[in-house]
Amino acid sequence: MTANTPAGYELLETGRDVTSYLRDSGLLPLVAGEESLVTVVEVTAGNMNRVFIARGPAGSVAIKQAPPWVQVAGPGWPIDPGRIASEARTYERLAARVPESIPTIVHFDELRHILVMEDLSDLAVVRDELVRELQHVPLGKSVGEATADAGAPSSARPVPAYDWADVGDVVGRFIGELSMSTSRGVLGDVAFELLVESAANPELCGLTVDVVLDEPYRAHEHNHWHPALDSRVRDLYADVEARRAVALVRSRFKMAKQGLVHGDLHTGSVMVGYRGGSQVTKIFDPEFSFVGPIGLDLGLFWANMEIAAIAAGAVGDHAAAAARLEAVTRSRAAFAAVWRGDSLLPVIEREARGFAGVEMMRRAVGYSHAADIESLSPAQADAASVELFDTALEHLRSVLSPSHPPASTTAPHSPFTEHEGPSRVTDTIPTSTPLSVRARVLVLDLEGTTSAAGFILGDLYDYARPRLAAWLDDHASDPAIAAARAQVIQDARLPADATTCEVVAVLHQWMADDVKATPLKTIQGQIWAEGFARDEISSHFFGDVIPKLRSWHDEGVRLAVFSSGSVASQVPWFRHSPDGDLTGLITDYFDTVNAGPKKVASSYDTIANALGAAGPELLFFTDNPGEVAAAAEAGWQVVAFAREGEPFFESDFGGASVVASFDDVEVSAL
Ligand SMILES: CSCCC(=O)C(=O)COP(=O)(O)O
Repeated sequence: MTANTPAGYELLETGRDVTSYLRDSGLLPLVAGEESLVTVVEVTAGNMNRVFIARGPAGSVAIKQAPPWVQVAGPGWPIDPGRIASEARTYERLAARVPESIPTIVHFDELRHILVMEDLSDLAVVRDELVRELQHVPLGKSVGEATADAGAPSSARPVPAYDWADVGDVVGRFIGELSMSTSRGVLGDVAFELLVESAANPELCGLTVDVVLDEPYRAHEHNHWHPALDSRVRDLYADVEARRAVALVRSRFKMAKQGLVHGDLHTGSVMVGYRGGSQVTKIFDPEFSFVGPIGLDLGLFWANMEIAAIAAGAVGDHAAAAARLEAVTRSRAAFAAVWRGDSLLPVIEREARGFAGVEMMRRAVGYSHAADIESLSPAQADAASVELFDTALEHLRSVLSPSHPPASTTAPHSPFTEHEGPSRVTDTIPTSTPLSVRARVLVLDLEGTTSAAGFILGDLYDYARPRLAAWLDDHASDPAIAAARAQVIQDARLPADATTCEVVAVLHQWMADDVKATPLKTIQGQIWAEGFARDEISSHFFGDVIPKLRSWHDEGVRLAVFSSGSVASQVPWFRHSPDGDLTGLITDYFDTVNAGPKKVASSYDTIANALGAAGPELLFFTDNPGEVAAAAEAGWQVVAFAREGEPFFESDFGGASVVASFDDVEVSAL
């Protein structure tokens, strides 16, 4: 144990530690007949773990150990070393599905947090080779010319001419086959839910949320950037559209459960080389794996190959840039070949672009930058960083729903230019004949149904976040705020005398996780109500909503709201719409205080009583599968909304009717 390791943790530090470990675990014969014949080198390259290669006359193996901290940061950033168990389980799952694309696992030691696996050191990390390729190519020369160039530095390893398109092909097929074989459609409901549970990876998913989806968009000690980005970063922190887009991508990361993903599939997680004269590509380091949005893996790979292309462009090697972008195109095609004909394909591809955006942005301004750009000269790195930042922003903005069109067009070099426009889930959404429903009262959910989640989680949350502490202190004598504060303390198990700062930290966490906690909603609701009254914020409705609400109201359908947002914020939300005051359309407002939780059937009974109507006379519009189930259980009619780009877009809504827009429904008065 070293000074910094927790009690009981045995860190592999020296070659002797590694050899002894192989001996004690009975693995030595894989390498040599005796310890003295073994040589060990440390080849740690990734951010998270330490890796050694042990070689001897009988062969070689890689030994990977998860330290009790983030490897690249050291003991100051502790993290559970048990994460390697999820990596081992992921390798097992991958071995069952895509064995040719991953290293063979020889041994897993859960107690020592060690994986022993096939030695891939005859291959090279793709990111390293992308960097090497540029360093060895004099300006204006192709890779082939540089390799043959007698003037090349003699110490330099010759630059192999990798076929990046082929790498893209392998990676795209890997993502496609892994995600398809672990999708609900292939596994069936029971096996899929079991996989979701067993592959859950909360700590590393949390790390991704922090480092990729949160910190780069606000002042944070982890962030750093090239000086050329100073003004852009300032603008980013205040860029409402970008924050809205990130909020959407973040909610997809947290909520979409489409299939098993690698979770960290950048160019540092792919190895390439030659075996038997053929190019070989292997994908490794799946410790971030979980069941999530499939577009994540595609987006991370695309982003990092695009970064490599930007770096190549910065040194003037346009042929290399084109070859790197070809890897994006080929990965996309190989992925699509696996998913061809599936209604989810266009969704995955569009979301992938959003994930590419956040990945590029974190490489520009976040904690961990890309060696492709950091290895350039300062002037080249400045120029490349600007291009990286601008491309990231462009990808990000593209995820906004049609009601928030992107502010700029796609860069001419981008492999995304051929990207399709909005598309629909064709198997669940009626397209031609609108659904016809009769009801006495139509009750509306807001987020994801009438209004964009990205707007609420972006604009509204951003408005509330910096105002929470002052609001709690300035309104301490308001009984609603005092009760909300006490409830936060109780729910979060804070000490009874918790400071405002401690309470606010919990509220921030709930907001980051979009927890619809009643005390949070009470406090947010008051802050927003004041913001609406001061005209500092206004509400958002999808383009299809307000005309329909007006028309149904005119035809005698009573309209009400049931939202997690407090009634105190619902009323000004309708009063301050972009289309003027809509409160004349709405007769009743319900929230989790006056009705109860939205995923519980009795809340719908409470609302039915308040409205003086029976369940079958009531109609609920919502995008949330849990709310669909609860309202249906209470005997209500329900229409589920699967709006593209919204958090529950491709969810399973049970037997409910599913539409994509208010235009797909006709409601008449009962
Ligand atoms: C009234 S605007 C704020 C809405 C809000 O805070 C919210 O959480 C919306 O959730 P919903 O139950 O409408 O999905």
